[in-house]
Amino acid sequence: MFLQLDRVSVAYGRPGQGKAAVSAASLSLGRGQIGVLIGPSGCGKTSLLRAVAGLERVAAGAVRLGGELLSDHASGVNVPPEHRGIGMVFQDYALFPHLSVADNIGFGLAHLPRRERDTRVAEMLDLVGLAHAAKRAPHQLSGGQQQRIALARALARRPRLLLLDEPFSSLDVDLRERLAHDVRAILKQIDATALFVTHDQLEAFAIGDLIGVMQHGQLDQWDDAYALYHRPATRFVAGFIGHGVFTPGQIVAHPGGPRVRTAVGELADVDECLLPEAYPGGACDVLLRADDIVHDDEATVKACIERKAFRGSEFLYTLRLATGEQVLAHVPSHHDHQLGEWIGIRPQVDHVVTFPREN
Ligand SMILES: Nc1ncnc2c1ncn2[C@@H]1O[C@H](COP(=O)(O)OP(=O)(O)OP(=O)(O)O)[C@@H](O)[C@H]1O
Repeated sequence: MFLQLDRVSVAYGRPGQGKAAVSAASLSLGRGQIGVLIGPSGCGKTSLLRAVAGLERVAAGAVRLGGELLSDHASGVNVPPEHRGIGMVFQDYALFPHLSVADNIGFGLAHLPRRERDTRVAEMLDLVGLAHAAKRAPHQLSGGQQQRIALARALARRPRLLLLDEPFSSLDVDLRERLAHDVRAILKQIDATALFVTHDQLEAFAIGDLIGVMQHGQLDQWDDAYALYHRPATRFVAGFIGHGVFTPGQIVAHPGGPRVRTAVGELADVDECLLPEAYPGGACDVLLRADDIVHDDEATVKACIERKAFRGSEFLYTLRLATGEQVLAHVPSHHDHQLGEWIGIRPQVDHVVTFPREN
């Protein structure tokens, strides 16, 4: 693997005394892959990114890039940030206001002969689609364009790895997702390896080949978006990614494979269902995603609409069963039912995700 983090911990304060901001996080990225760290505020995303950059010493574990040991707690190796060959892009762009766009991009290339520097700047301007703005000042550009300049400036030095800390968070939501797609395309075009930090799921899904979900300094899962959604490793990941609820379930043996009994009905034909023996008495909590619940007038199970949120092509309904359980359902928006109305629902679950029962 090109980037390899082995059980990296980061702690602030005096050695051995500070509380760990990151505990034993392991992840790897192949050359040309894009990784994203996501999680709630204060979970340690930035600290882990800074440890990779060499801006924080690791309190345990090791960081390797292209086979080279950059940080290693055991042997005391700690390559300084400027010798790691790593570029960084931050939320606030940090462009020089008095320099033109082209001079901002060429700023870190002073060591190159003039002609080579100009060629490199022109390449970068083309790459981010801003060749027409070369002579302008940064303040004459939009936020999205300024962030492209910051990206071009970081890439101009041909870093081995690019780190981006919440690069789109000061932009409008609409622009953010679009720019995330554009930046992914730019990075893929030059086969760059990059690690992002964000707290925005749509952005993470738009940009990442691999996504890591963190909480309280732990990296719960490092996987692709599909696996995070359909095979969450922990209850936290299950709750953090997408919309869903946990509902009590009972796994029962059946000749065709195990089934799960829930208040919304029996889940049959499910992939990857554990055997009843996995939990005491087969009792578990089942993750029911909003897209696992189908509105069906013919269904025998009825649920009362407690809340509804319009999402354009669909509603996200929050429903309450007569037995008290709450479920969520995506329903096409032409089914515009009223709050308090009872509608028929049935489960349609392909991947069943279960966890030990919690009260
Ligand atoms: N320089 C520092 N000194 C002491 N504690 C710090 C320092 N930087 C971060 N922390 C603490 O480390 C923990 C992780 O912070 P970090 O900034 O890495 O989280 P984050 O997930 O990036 O958060 P956010 O999304 O809010 O930026 C937090 O408890 C934070 O208060």
